[in-house]
Amino acid sequence: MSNVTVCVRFRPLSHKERKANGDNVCFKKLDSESFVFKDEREEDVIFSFDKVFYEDAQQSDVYNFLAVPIVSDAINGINGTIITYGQTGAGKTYSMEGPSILHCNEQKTGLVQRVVDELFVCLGSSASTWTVKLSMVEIYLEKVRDLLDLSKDNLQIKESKTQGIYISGATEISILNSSDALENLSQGIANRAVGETQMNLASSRSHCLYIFSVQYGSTSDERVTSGKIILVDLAGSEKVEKTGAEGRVLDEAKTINKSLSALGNVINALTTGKQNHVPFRDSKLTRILQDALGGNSRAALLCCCSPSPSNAPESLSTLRFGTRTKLIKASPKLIPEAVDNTKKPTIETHDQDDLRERILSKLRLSLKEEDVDLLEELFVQEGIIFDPSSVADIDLACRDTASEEISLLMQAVEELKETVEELTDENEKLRRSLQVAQEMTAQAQLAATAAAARSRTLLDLVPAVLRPFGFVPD
Ligand SMILES: Nc1ncnc2c1ncn2[C@@H]1O[C@H](COP(=O)(O)OP(=O)(O)OP(=O)(O)O)[C@@H](O)[C@H]1O
Repeated sequence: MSNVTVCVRFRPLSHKERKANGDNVCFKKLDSESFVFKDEREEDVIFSFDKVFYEDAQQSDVYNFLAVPIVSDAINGINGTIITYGQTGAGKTYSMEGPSILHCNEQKTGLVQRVVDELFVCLGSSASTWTVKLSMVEIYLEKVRDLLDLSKDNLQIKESKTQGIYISGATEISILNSSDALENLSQGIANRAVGETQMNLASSRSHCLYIFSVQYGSTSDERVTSGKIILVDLAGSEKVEKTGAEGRVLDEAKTINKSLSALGNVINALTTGKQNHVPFRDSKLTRILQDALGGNSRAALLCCCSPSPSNAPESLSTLRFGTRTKLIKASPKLIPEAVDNTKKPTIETHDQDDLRERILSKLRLSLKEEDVDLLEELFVQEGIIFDPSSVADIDLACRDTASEEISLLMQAVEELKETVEELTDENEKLRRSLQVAQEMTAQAQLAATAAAARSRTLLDLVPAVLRPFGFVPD
């Protein structure tokens, strides 16, 4: 099976859709994994996914199939991501949050709350120590906004060896149990609504990310396992033309389309074997999801669709997106990285000591002993250099810059090759024209010589012609 589980969910027909088209729907169920979809031209297309949830599917069905494996993996140090994709009103937020995150009956409870409950059940039943931290951010117009602290409205995405991709400076709240988590989540959701009113935007125009970081320590061998679960409620995927948007709303729609198509491009690159050129950096969304899609992670995509024939083009495009995503194959580095993760704390301590000694010995070669002592004190006090993540950052930044340079150089070489080819062609054409011109010149010269010879012969005849008339030339 591929690394990404892809499921489809058709929500029930809305009141409005029923009024417009009666009970008509745009698909016919074949089994729990496939259906026939009627496109706009009434042509039948068969789609198959890991699972299809039809209108009568329960929230618990979606959770059990899609999220349970991801929660148990997170405790074992494998990052997990669940994404809901689809046009506005297709049921993304309903699947993620249910009708309300705090006040909701068991049957309608969404994925987020179920993930939290399961996480604390698993952690609570173990004898090990653990911490769970929550962050909640929103990506709007390519800016990452902290939903747990609205004053942070342009967070940066960074990468380190120890944490992988992370959102620098995002508020992280330690949560102790399920109800604690839900209160903080509902605060984040309320903040999202405040931001929406302030900025006059609708939730369907931003991507919302719920991030749970789990650290799990084994008391027997003092190993710490870190895992992350990211739940992503994407902005509506509908086409700009259909929304009739203009002005700022059009800009929003374009940005959403851009980041969703960046997601599509990343998926394309991952599925077509162009793994060396995966454009994760093309959008904030793909950058944050880099670890989730690119390697040490399990991911699940829930493609939410309206069942109504009036939304068939949007549903078709959602289903095509899902089909492409299904082709992403598991990265071979998945398991080794996950195992490495569990060993990191001990390795880091050794690294730090080693690194400190190496740097100080180098400095001793060129500086006075007391200056080195002062520097050592400063380093330790300020946590400079000996912070492994900052070292990793520098390391990665260098590698990033180097690989960017290499790809720029390769591009330049490609362009040069093309130019050389063009010039060679041009040169060949010129050479042929020159040859033709030389041949013509030679023929012209020959003709001129022949003409000159003919006129000389004529001149030679002149005396003989004139002599009978008594004219004798000199
Ligand atoms: N499976 C479902 N069962 C019952 N009602 C549903 C279901 N899915 C969605 N709905 C209802 O459909 C409406 C639209 O759903 P929802 O808000 O989840 O859409 P969305 O895809 O998140 O849209 P947006 O992109 O605008 O946020 C809501 O009123 C929701 O309660």
